[in-house]
Amino acid sequence: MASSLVVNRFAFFVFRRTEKTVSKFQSCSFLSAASFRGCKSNYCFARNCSVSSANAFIVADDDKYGNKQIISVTPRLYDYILCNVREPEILRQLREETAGMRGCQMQVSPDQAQLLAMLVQLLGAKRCIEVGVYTGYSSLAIALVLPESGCLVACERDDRSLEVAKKYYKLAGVSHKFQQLLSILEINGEYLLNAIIEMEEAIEDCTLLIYRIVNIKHGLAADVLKSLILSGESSSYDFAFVDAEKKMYQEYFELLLQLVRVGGVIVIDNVLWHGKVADPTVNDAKTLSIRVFNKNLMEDKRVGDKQMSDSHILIKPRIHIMGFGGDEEASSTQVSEKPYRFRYNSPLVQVSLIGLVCFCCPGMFNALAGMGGGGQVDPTAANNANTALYTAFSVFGILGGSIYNIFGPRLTLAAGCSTYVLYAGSFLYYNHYQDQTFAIVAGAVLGIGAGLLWARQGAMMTSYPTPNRKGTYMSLFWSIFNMGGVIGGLIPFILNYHRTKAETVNDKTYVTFMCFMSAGAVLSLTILPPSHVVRNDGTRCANIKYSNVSTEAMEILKLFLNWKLLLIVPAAWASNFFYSYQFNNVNGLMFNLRTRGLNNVFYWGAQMLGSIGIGYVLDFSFESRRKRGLVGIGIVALFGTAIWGGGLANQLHYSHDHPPRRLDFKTSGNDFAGPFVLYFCYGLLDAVFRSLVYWMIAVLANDSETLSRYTGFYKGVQSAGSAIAWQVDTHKVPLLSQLIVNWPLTTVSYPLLVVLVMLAVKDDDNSGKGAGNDSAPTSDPPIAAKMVYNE
Ligand SMILES: C[S@@+](CC[C@H](N)C(=O)[O-])C[C@H]1O[C@@H](n2cnc3c(N)ncnc32)[C@H](O)[C@@H]1O
Repeated sequence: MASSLVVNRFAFFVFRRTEKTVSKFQSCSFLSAASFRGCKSNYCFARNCSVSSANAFIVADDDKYGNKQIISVTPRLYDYILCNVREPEILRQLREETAGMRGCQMQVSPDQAQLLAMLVQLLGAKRCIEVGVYTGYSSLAIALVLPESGCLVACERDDRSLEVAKKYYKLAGVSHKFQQLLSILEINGEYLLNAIIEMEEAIEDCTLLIYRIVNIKHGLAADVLKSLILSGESSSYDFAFVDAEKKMYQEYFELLLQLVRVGGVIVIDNVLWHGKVADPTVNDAKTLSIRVFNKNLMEDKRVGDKQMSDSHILIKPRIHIMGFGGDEEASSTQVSEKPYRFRYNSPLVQVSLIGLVCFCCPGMFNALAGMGGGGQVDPTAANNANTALYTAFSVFGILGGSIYNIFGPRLTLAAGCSTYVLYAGSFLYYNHYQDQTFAIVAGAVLGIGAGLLWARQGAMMTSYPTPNRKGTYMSLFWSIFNMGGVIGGLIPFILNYHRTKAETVNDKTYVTFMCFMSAGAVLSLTILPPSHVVRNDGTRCANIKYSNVSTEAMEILKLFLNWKLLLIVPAAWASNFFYSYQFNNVNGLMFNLRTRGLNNVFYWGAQMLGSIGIGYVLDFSFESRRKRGLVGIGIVALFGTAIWGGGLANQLHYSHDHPPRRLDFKTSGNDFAGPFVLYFCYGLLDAVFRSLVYWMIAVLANDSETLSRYTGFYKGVQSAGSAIAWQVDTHKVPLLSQLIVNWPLTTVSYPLLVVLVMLAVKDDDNSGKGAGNDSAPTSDPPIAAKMVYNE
């Protein structure tokens, strides 16, 4: 039937994400076109078409269509078209090999492939998704025009057709462009999700990461897309092509709306479905679902339209180029052609703002804690408050993400920050009434607040920067945040400068901390919701959704059976354990008030130096990631041993029963130098040790969902250790014993981390860009930089 050619089933809808919201959906603009995928073999064509004339025959040319001729396509015309398509040789070979295979009619035609490639090129697309690979014709066409740094996430459930695809990717030398080749296996009648069977299959000089997805229900490719969203890849793709089951179109479309950036393009195949969509007598499930999909699209306010000239393509498949401007909320933050880097709604400004918030809140908290005893002579109140804090933090560090889901970004952040003010306020109260109850309650409340704040910070740091800018953003954040400890150290130093006899900081000190913390809470209100933040490339930042409380808690509990994380437990436990000893019993006991403040400036400054130094070693020192890990552990082990050795030598001179003479930076001369250098080195050791542990965590996974669980686990163990450490100090455990516990705790971590590097860290990249073992996005940031600092 001629009509089956005219209204052919292989039309595309092409959607372009634009800033403007154009709600009207225009009907097909290339009605005269027919496409040939259904007719790609002459047999198929002949079967559908009884006319084999040289000329296209006219299907309609009446008034209704403005007397334009709507033509069919004959085999000869189609041959002509094919002769005028620039089909790369490798694609021709693939087409010929596929011709003998079952399902070959599913393959896109050369002209359609050329159109896809052209769209990708016009768009300057770098990151693409294809749903429905089959033997890889369309995906290869896309991959061939992608830049070297480009990637294509290709989703396919059929292993056998995928084998052919892989062969041709390899022959074409584009395997490295397939960031993830996702294959879904059907096992025992079920789609089984994602035990990763093959990983990091090295294909010659390129990294092809193959996931075989096992144990999935019928979601299949939809689940793959969901996992990309969960991995924080929303709005990071430029182009998507959907060519799989029709019943899933609506779902694919919704997911791809999240994954494809504003200004990107989504192409949907088969929207006319052999012309059946226009035939009211056809009502099978697939046709119905495509009809509903098309109708929904008509009414979809997020979708606008743009027409594309068809003059440069040889055949004219039905094309709708749709522009959609994102949601209503989004349209209020339009981006100009060349966005200004320091826009209020840019990730740079927003990350700087969260850095400033952390500067004011946890940064000042660090300065207060670093004073020893929270600035009091007797550290008991601070110890008990910190025990309450870390006990609550060990729970809410894990649950923070779920609470963030419920209350949203703004409220979570402001509530989290306010708890810091309460904590500092409780010490002001203590200064007058010497009643520690308030401080303990405020500590517990701060444990909850810190959980909320760091969940928000983690979501921003993982989802705002583009993949190759995460390192820079993390350094920016970390520097601003730690500057809080440095400035916070100056506050007691300046405000207590002339109080050489006093042991407890004055009210002004606490009030100043409270002012900073309040400013942080107010500043937190200036942080935009993720949907308002637009990157310089026009992509919009997506909100990270954490799982619900019970899922998160269960998933984190399961980690206690994960041998890799078990090897990290001693290091995680140790990583905050030494604070009580260093703050209370070195800085707090050995120095007078103003000098403690000064020491803190250097302690937190050393943190910045230490994290940058070890970060460099772990990310860039050697080509081999394993070697970098081992060298990093070696450096930290040597450094740690030397510093704890120096600490032991220092500790032998005093105890609770024989407290040291309080040193002053001005008057104590040489006596001051040694303990000062020791305390500075403790700051360095803290930074290098914790950075090392974060690096180890980061190399174990790559997606933000897994990473956030791993860091949740780490925080849980770390806070539990910390809660106990503050109690150890409250119970006046001899200082030497405290040191002797801390030293081996850190020391025992090193061989375990070496085992972890040997068994779990692989050298899968030669770029120094370290990817995780579970996946290897080619554009991943340096690992040390990828860390999510959740202190
Ligand atoms: C029309 S073919 C794709 C043709 C391909 N674009 C080409 O040009 O060669 C559709 C493919 O989608 C795959 N597929 C269907 N449903 C899927 C799902 N839920 N997840 C992954 N792949 C799926 C099928 O196995 C089939 O190979």
